[in-house]
Amino acid sequence: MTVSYDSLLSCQSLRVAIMGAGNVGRTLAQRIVEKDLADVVLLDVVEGLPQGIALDLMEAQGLEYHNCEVVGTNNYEETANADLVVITAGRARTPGISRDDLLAINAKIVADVAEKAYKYSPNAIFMVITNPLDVMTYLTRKVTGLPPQRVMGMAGVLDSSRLQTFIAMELGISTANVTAMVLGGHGDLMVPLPNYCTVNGIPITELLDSQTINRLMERTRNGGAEVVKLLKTGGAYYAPASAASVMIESILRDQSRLLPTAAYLQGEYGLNDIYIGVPCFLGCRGVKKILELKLSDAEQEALHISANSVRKNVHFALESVGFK
Ligand SMILES: NC(=O)C1=CN([C@@H]2O[C@H](COP(=O)(O)OP(=O)(O)OC[C@H]3O[C@@H](n4cnc5c(N)ncnc54)[C@H](O)[C@@H]3O)[C@@H](O)[C@H]2O)C=CC1
Ligand SMILES: CC(=O)C(=O)O
Repeated sequence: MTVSYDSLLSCQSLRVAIMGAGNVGRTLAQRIVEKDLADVVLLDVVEGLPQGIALDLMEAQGLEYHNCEVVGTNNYEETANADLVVITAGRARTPGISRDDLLAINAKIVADVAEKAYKYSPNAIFMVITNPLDVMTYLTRKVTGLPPQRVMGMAGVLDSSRLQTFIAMELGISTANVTAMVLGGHGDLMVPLPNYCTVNGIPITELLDSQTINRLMERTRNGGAEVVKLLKTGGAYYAPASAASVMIESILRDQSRLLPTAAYLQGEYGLNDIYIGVPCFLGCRGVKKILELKLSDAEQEALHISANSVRKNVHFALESVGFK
């Protein structure tokens, strides 16, 4: 009897292209294949890097019992026909590089990566992770010209997960009991919503005093910086990769989970022509629906202050890559 071994291999029909094989990109690749979500193509400018990471991940395939393939490349053609493109390519902040310098550097990288990725995967949904997140997501949509539902940014799930963790740690309970919601831009001006944070449905405002809640919200705002200070050589990547993988799972499996996502606003929350974190149902079409929560006056004002800061940086980023 002859057997065609090709026919015995599982055929994964879904494909995620991850641009940037650094800490976030490679950890996300690991999360995706270990959840059996999709095949992954990892692309980076550094020769050998994505190929090495891909080989290493493939050598764990038999131990982790998944059927997804990982390929590493420096060539955009190999990323073709992705269902989802994730952009993690870029620089992280280091001593001597100002925020403005970083904005200009990453704007150039993201504009270039988005344009090339779109050329080979014009039907993909795009998810941006590179910082400054809300600005890079706006830029990606501008460069690709895609409908807004198909371009989104990851940050709110991470920020909410950090707040969820800090609430659970404070109360000495499992995070499984806790839900948390953080909206707004990914930065110092993010907007945690204590009224939408619960322990099995009980608002945290009934379990913690306002001073404690304020302390946990402040720690969340500084969540990224706290990890950088400890690591010294880079930023967080385990929780960011987990956050992105939850969004990706909701999209690829059409779960319509409600997740805080940097989405394009067209009047929602009184904001127009801007990407910022708001609760969205994510599914096979990308952002299926933006949910407009009832906010207090102070929360609404905080969201607008956060949006103004994003808007200023959007203008700067667009100019730095030659958009009028
Ligand atoms: N949105 C969020 O919540 C989060 C955002 N980030 C951001 O994600 C980005 C990546 O972070 P890490 O993976 O930790 O950084 P990293 O430095 O480990 O990886 C970045 C990778 O991008 C690659 N790269 C640079 N230019 C490229 C280009 N033109 N084409 C393809 N690849 C290119 C680099 O070679 C490097 O391998 C940073 O901007 C970081 O600030 C990180 C964590 C959370
Ligand atoms: C790097 C980053 O954006 C974060 O850890 O929140």
